[in-house]
Amino acid sequence: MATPHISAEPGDFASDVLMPGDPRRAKLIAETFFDSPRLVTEVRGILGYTGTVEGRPVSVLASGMGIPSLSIYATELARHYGVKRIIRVGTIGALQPWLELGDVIAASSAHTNSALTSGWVPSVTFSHAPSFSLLRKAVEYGEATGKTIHVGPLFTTDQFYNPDTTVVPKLIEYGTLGVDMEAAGLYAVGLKEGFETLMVGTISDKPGQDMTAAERETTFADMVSFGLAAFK
Ligand SMILES: O=P(O)(O)O[C@H]1O[C@H](CO)[C@@H](O)[C@H]1O
Ligand SMILES: O=c1cc[nH]c(=O)[nH]1
Repeated sequence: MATPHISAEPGDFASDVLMPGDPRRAKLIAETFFDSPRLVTEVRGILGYTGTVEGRPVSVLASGMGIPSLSIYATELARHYGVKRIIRVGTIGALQPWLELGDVIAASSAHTNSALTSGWVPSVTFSHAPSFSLLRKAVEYGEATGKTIHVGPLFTTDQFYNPDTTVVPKLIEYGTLGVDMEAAGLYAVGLKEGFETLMVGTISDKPGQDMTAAERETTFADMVSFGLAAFK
């Protein structure tokens, strides 16, 4: 049965789902990487497709932007469609100056200014971390292919435009690699709903530099390859 936000029928989603923020990236991923992709939901323009990759069923569903939006889709996938593993494939703003546009990052943890998990365990600051087995497989794919993946903490922010300019320098000092708006939420919802998670992302911008559309397309292919390899 459809949910308030997903019009797919039971069985329409594979148990492994890639999750970009952007619905158009979901379409591009399905058309580029999947055999026989079919559209399974498009409520609110949030596109979801299911197909196969090397014979294994896999789906892609956009999350929209920010933790509240991602939480809705990830929760409904787990509760209504039996999804067991979700890998976010998103864009990341570089925080460390040595990162280059197009670099791929796997988030081994995610700091956040979101209040999502603040009350989950009274008086405890919750940690937001991925499935070790998915992270390990992504890293092993890099080792096997010679493709570089940087592994480290991200900052998941509720504010794309944060007026507090003291936050980022401190996060940089503590070794945070980059910033996104969903990873910590995905890791938290995965724990709550009992599915495995990973965030693999591409650096799309750094101070004074932005990718061209063509660069985005080719570099996104790298992060999707890491995500699909982690599902194997
Ligand atoms: O490119 P996506 O996956 O949407 O990810 C990043 O881009 C959006 C902000 O521009 C946020 O969703 C952020 O996390
Ligand atoms: O959240 C994000 C994602 C990409 N680039 C940014 O600067 N912020």
